[in-house]
Amino acid sequence: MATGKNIRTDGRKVSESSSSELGLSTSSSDGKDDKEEKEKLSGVVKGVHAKLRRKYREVGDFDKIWQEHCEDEQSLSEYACAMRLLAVDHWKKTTPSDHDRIEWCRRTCYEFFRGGGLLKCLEKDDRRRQHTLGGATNGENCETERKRMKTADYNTIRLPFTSKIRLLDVGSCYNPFMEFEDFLAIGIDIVPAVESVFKCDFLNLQVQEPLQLAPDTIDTFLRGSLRSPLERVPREIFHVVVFSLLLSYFPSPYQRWICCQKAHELLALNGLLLIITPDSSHQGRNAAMIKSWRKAIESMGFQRWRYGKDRHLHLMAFRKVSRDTRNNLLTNDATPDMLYIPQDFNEFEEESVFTEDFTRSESEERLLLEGFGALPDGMDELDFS
Ligand SMILES: C[S@@+](CC[C@H](N)C(=O)[O-])C[C@H]1O[C@@H](n2cnc3c(N)ncnc32)[C@H](O)[C@@H]1O
Repeated sequence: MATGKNIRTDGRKVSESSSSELGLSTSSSDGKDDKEEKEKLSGVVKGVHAKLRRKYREVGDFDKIWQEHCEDEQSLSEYACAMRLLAVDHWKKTTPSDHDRIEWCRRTCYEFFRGGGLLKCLEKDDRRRQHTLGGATNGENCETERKRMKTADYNTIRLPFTSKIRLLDVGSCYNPFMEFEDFLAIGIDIVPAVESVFKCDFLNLQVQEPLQLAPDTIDTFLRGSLRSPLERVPREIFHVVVFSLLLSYFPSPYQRWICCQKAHELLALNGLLLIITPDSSHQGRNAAMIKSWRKAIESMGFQRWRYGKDRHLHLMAFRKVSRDTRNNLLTNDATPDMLYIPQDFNEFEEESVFTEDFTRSESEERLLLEGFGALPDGMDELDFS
């Protein structure tokens, strides 16, 4: 567990104390020092991932491995410091905002809830429903539908959406969403790097009965009633669940599957699951993997709303479209193995996202200047299906 010493919220001091705890130089004025520090930090992060995968390959029992991993306080504490420094002191300063994963999440939420994204989805749902019900002439069915829509249901997101966006950031580390006014952000992590993040193992988080309360009362509940270690949360309480660089942390596809299922339980109907996962290869190389993830996640009652490929990342947004997961599972024939990553099969597969820059290469800059903006930006909606 991270010690009180390195869990502080006053930005610079945390970095300095954490740097020295990891045996790093605190001066970043010199580019060489900066590069060395970055290499050391990414070494700590990649080392923890590699160790977890190696153990999983050797032992096979992910419950046992995971329990041992969570008890290794020394490694986890070092990891939390390193990850936070990497993200705040290096990536945040060098990443253009159109390549920033946190900014992508913020923008995606804004476009979905306030910028007409959800409205278009609901209109499409309506058209589909009318078609299934036999059109507007089927009076009896339409009446039933209207009654259903009128019933007070605080766990379905409807428009206009005026409240704060209740966002759960899983594997939050340093609580990057806390600074945004528009969000009521709850960060959780097995080892928080800052005080505002709740200590919680998402894999073992229990989901309770939903609260049937008005939105402002739910906000008050989230602001005042949660305590570390967080062990249970009401069902369907969040508008957004974020997995930023989380799923590839797990050595087993089954753990990734459990996380997605849990996100489904915690999201209100029409809520968004945002998944950002590293992959520094070109867009097409892992297209089969992304197609497979889509099928697996949609089988749980989601529908993909947006997809983008950045130089180092896949960025995906799924809308919760159904409360029922069983029907989808049967029809889609999906299994946890479908949530695989290249590292599951090849222990030497590089996790370049932790080593390389997010800044544009010279050729990407040239393309931008020449007017091929859509190509390197990579935030466009693309569909591999
Ligand atoms: C690679 S870091 C990503 C940090 C941050 N989300 C970002 O994008 O910079 C993965 C984080 O997930 C956390 N984590 C891993 N398994 C977890 C679990 N079961 N529950 C909560 N957090 C977890 C780790 O402690 C780590 O802070």
